Amino acid sequence: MNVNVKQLAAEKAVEYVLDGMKVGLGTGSTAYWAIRKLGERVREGLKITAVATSRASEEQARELGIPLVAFGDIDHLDLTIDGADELDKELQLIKGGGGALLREKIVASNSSRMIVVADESKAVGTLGKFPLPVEIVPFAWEWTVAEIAKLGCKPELRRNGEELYKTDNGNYIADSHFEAIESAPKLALDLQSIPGVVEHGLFIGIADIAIIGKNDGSIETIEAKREI
Ligand SMILES: O=C(CO)[C@H](O)[C@H](O)COP(=O)(O)O
Repeated sequence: MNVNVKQLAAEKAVEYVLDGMKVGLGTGSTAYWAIRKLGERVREGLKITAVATSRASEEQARELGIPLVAFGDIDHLDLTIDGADELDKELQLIKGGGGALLREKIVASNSSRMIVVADESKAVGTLGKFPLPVEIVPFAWEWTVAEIAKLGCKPELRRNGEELYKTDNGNYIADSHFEAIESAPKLALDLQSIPGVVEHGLFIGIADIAIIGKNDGSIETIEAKREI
């Protein structure tokens, strides 16, 4: 069967968007389909306002006529829909393959709900095959990268052709090859304690629902178990 699994998951997630909601728009090739579908629903009369997690998503939303709002004009979001590079059964995520992890984390953390949309190749038993993106300031980046390496990985500065890749915030990304992350919460704390690290792509306790598109055309929905 020839299914666009990213589109399948993304369009399912858009069903959660209701009139009047303030929505966070993710970044990447899966979030692209969610934004496209939202544009369609806005044209059909859905009333929402949105903020975007990257210049690319902002541009797409603007072209589709999705009303964008300034961050200063709202204090929270109802729902954010975004992709992921990896997700496990506890809905711990690796994000930042598209370089937007800092903005994505700010937006998702300020949302009542985050829905992660992905194709089934992103669902893993243990996080870490995908190199963990870590956003670092350019100042003394060599030292920051050396500290990240001490956590047991091989960090590699992301490149854009000949140039070093720069995020929308003017920072570098150290793609950190761990292979297997035994404890994502511990690694998150260790990374946060390194001066020069702005943010890392581990999203823990942020995603509420995962919608996974499968190659056979089915959709799996996983809800996060939260302690009350
Ligand atoms: O975190 C991200 C961007 O920073 C993306 O959500 C992630 O890289 C998944 O992208 P795609 O949907 O293109 O596979």
